[in-house]
Amino acid sequence: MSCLIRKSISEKITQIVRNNNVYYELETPLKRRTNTLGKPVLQWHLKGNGTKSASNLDILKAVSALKYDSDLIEEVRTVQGSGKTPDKVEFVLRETPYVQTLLQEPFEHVPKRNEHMVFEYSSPNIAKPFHVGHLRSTIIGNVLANIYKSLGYQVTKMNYLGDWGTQFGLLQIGVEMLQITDEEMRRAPIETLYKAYVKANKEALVDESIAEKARNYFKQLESAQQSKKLGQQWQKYREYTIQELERVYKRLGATFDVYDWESQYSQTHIVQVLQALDSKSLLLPEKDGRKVVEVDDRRVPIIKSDGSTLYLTRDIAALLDRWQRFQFENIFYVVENGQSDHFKACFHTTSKLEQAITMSKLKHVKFGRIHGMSTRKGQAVFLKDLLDEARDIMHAKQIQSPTTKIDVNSHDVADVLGVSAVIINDLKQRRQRDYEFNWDKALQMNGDTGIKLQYTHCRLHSLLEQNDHVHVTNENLAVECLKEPEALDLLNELAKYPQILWQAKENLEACILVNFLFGISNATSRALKTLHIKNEADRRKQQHRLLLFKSAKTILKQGMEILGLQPLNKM
Ligand SMILES: NC(=[NH2+])NCCC[C@H](N)C(=O)O
Repeated sequence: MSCLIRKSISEKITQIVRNNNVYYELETPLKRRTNTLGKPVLQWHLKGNGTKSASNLDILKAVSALKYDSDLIEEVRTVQGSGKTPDKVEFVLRETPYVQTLLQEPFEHVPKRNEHMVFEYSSPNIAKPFHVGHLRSTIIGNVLANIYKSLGYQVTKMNYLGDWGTQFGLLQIGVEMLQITDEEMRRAPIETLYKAYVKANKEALVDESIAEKARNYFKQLESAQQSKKLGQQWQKYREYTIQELERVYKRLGATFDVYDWESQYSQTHIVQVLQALDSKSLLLPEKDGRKVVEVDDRRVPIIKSDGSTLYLTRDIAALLDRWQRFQFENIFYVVENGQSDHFKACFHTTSKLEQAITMSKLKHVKFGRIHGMSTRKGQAVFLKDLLDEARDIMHAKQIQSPTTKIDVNSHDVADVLGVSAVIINDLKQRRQRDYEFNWDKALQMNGDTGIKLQYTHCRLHSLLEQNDHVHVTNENLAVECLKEPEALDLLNELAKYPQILWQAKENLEACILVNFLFGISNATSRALKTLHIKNEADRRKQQHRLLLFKSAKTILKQGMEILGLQPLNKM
């Protein structure tokens, strides 16, 4: 993915305000619209320094002191806010330079920033199937990391796979009971491990000794008494699992720089954590032999009575280790709402152990549940089945559709479409919201879906391809060539892009970018209806329109790639 974004008018205005030494910083522009005279207008809130917000009087003073480039800006005024909302500053722009700048400004590299951001997401357990929560974590985490990257941050994308805990002992019992061969495991590791897990759980229901055996197994494993052979065997299972997961990640457009395992944090690291907790007198003994820490009056277990460690203990060790490795500015854990208490305990305890890891560096990025996400035949256990189903439905639709332009014998395009639908359906909601999954809605061509974004991208691609003989350049622009409201609308939409990325980053909400792309899509369809190329006799107009559509395609493509979509040229 490239990290090009468009330098926009808003940046220019930010510069003007900075150059004027205005004490108050501009927030991202709120609105871009035309005023009653049809002139382009940008509105901004002014933000105070630090926590103090600007008073209306301050804003007035700041604005009246503003010196600006009157070739670009016609007028600067304040607009009264209502009730609690503060006043805004409005920049009335001169249309010609405004349009020219939008069309002319080169797509340039965002300056690199030094802050290192770590994103942990996906993080499934190999003992259990990849469930919908992991799907959400995968796509939300991937997009947020991509947004930060596109804004110039140093980003590490991390997956933290669950392969430790009592379940792991249970899994080993299942593998033995079913006498699973290496070949079977290599062919379908996720399914096979799941089979073993189900088997052991089922047996445990009728045979009480199994749970006990599993606990013992795990304790043995953890105290490093395991045979070398067993260790190697599990190493192999892990490798197979990653290989299989990567096939699914590839379809989802998700990538990782680092794969970590819970089992990495079983021995040396844990001992260090326990010593550190002890030396700060944070580790409290319970009567039953457990050891706990106190978090907001809750007593949270760190060590079980048999001495083995817990999920939380390993997370504390992992966080300390990540700090050593990355010296991050922030670390983001993209994990469902349900684990709030866990992360609270982890963050509180770790920041007490290492002062440099302040609470403000640690972020639990929560998200809600999806209901009803199963294949149409029944419960979806594996993510792969779900994506296959989306692909098959899209394939059937393509065979029926009169507008299909590709060879329907290939499933590749159908797969990209199905996956796009699943991703966008998820990302268009605010992440904390629970929602109901609906196959028909997700796969619609006309609603706000991934299919629509793909369709717009294909239309723009074919338009530019058909007209590649027309010379398109952004020199000698004549604004009169783009007078139509549809053209100005599309331009206005495109100009929002840098602020949209910034807002999506500030709120950690991918839906801000998704809705922006729907806006681009709609403005593009309207523009395509009125701004013809072939039937337009004026060559200059043709060129300007193509330039506009080219910008639309570039931004749409880039936005889609940030979301993990693979933009199609034909469908
Ligand atoms: N650092 C973490 N605890 N990340 C989240 C891990 C999620 C865990 N493997 C689960 O599936 O529930």
